[in-house]
Amino acid sequence: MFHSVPSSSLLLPTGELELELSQLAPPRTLAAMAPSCGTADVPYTLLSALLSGGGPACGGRAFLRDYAQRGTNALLWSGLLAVTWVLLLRVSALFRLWALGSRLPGPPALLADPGLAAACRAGGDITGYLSKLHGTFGPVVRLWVGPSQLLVSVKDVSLIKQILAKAEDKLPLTERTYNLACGRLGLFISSFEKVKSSRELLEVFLNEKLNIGASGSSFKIIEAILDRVDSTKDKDSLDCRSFSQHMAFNIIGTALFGEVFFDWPDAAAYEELLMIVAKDSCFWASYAVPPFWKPGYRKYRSLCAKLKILIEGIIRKSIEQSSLLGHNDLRSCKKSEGVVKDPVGCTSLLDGIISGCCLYGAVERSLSSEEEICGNIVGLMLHGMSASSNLIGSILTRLVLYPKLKDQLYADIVAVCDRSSELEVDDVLRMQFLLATVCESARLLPAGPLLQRCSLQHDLTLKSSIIIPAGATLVVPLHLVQMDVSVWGHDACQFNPSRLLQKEIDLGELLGTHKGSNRIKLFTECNKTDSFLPFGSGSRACVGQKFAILGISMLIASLLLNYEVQPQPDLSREMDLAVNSNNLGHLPNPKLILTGRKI
Ligand code: HEM
Repeated sequence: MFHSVPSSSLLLPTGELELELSQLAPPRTLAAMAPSCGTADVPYTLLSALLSGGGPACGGRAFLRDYAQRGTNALLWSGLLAVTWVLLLRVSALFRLWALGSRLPGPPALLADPGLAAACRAGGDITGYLSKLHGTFGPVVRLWVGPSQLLVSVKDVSLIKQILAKAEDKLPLTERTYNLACGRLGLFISSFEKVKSSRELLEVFLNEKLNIGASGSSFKIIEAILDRVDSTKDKDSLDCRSFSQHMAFNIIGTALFGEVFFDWPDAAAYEELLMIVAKDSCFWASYAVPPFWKPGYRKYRSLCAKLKILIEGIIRKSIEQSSLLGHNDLRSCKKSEGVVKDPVGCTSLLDGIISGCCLYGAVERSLSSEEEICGNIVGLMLHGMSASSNLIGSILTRLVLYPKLKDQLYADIVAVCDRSSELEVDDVLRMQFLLATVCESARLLPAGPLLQRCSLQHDLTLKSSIIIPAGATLVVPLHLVQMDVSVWGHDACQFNPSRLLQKEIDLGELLGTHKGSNRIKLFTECNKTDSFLPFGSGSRACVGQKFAILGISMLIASLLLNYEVQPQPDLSREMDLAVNSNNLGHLPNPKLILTGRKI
C-alpha cells in the first residue's frame, strides 16, 4: 500500500533544498508517508502525519480517523478473542463436569432432575428424596440440578470425613446470601483462603471468652440474661420458640456488644428485623441478577439498610463507651503484625475488634474496615441467633414436654452446683447429662438439613477413586447421617441423651486439654463422632461450636436452678400428641410458665 506522490506536493521551493531533502530521506519513502489531502491515501504513523504537507487540518485528521478505525478494530478483535477464549474454557469445563459427573451413580436425568424439583415443590422434603436415592444408588449419589449444576450427596461416614476436610470452599450462594443481608464481610465467604484469618481470630476470641479451664471464670452473659428473663417471665403466654429466640438474641448480642447491649433502646426492633431478614435472605440471593424491578426485593433491601443503620448505632455507642474506658478509637486501631492481642481482656467482641484483637485480621484496608466489621457483626448475629435459637427451642420444648427429663437435668445440675454459689463454666463442664442433652437435641434437630460445601478450583479425589469435579455442590444430608440406624441403633430417631454418655470420659478435662481446638468430643467410638455433625466438621466447621454448646448449657442450667419450668395447663393434648408421635424432628411450640424457685 505504498503510493508515490508527485514531488510538487512536498512544496519545496528550490531544487537545492529538494536535493538535500532527497538525501535525508528517499523520495519514495517520504512520499509514502505523506499523501495528499483529499485523496484516499492516509498516513500510517504519527511521524508521517506530522511530516505531511497537508498540515494538521488535513493529514492529522485523516491520521486520527485511521488510527481510531484501526484501534477500534484491534479492540473488537481482542474482545472477540477474549470472549471466545472464556467461552471455550467454560464449554470445556462443562464437558468435564458432564463427563466426570456421569461417572458417579445417580438417576439418568440429563439436564435437571425432575424428582428433585418435584420434592422441592411438594413442601421441600429434600432429605426424604435423597434417602430414596441413597437406598437405590448407594452412599454417593449425583443429581443434575441444572445443565451446569451438579449436586453430589454423600452419606458414607468415611467419605464425609474426607469431603469436609478437602472441600474447603462454601457455595457462592452462601456468600451471596450473607453479602445481600449484611453488606461486605470477612466471614462466611465462599473462598477458604479469604476467610481463614477472620475465622482464626474469631475462634480464639470465642473460646477464650468462655475461659475454659481457668478457675474463678464465670460466663457473665448468662447473669445479665437471667435479669432479662425476670422482666419477661410474668407474661402469661411465653411460647418456647419466641422465648428461645429472645434468649439466643441476648446471648449473641451480649457476646458481641458487652453490657451496652442491655441499655440499647432499639434492641426489640433489631431483633424483629433480624428475623425477617434471616428468613428471606436465601430466597433473594438465589436470583443470579438482583431483581431490582420487584417491589418485594426493594422492600427487602430497605430492611437490610435499616438493619445496618441500627447496627451502626450500637457500634457507635459501644465505641463511645470503650473510649470512655480508655480503649483505642476504631479508626486508629490496627492488628499488630497478625498477632492476636489479649482477647481475654476484651469485654465484648466489639471491644476486641476496637482494640484490634478480633476480626481485624482480614481487614488490612483500614478505609473499608468499618463497613467490614459492621458486615461481620450482622452476619454473626444472623447465623448465631437463628442456629442457637433453634437449639435452645428444641431443648426447652423437651423440658416442657417431658417432666422426667427436667427432673433428671435438675438433679445433674444441683449435684454439681447449688443456688447459693455462682455458676461457673467449669461447673457446666462437669454436668455431663446436661451437655449430653444439648448435644442430643442438636443431633436430632440440626440447624439446617444439609451441610453444603464445594471445591471451587480443584477436583476432589476421594478414596475408592471417586472424582468429584471442581465446582460441584457437595451436600451431606444431616438427618440421614445423624439418625443412621446402623450407627446409632434401632432407636436412632428417639431422644435419648444417655446414649452420648461415656462414664469413663471426663468432659471437663477433655475440653480443658483441648483448649483452643474447636471440637467437643463426646464419644469414644469413632464412627459416632464422625456421624455427629450439627456444627459441621473440617476446615469450615462452625467457629462458635464450643461457645454455643457451653453457652446454651449454661443458660439451661441457670434457668433450671432459678425457675420452675412448666407447661401451660391446657397443653395436655398437644403434649400427648407429641409424645405419642415420637417424631421429635418436628417439634410443636408449647407455651411455658416460669416461676421463681424458692431458696
Ligand atoms: C447452636 C448453635 C450453632 C449451630 C448449630 C451452628 C452450626 C453451624 C454450621 C452447621 C456451620 C457450617 C459448618 C460446615 O460447613 O462444616 C456453621 C458455620 C459457622 N458458624 Fe455456627 N452454629 C451455631 C452457633 C454459632 C455461633 C454462636 C457463632 C458465633 C458467634 C457461630 C459462628 C459460625 C461461623 C463464623 C461459621 C462459618 C464458618 C466458615 O464459613 O468458615 N456459629 N455453624
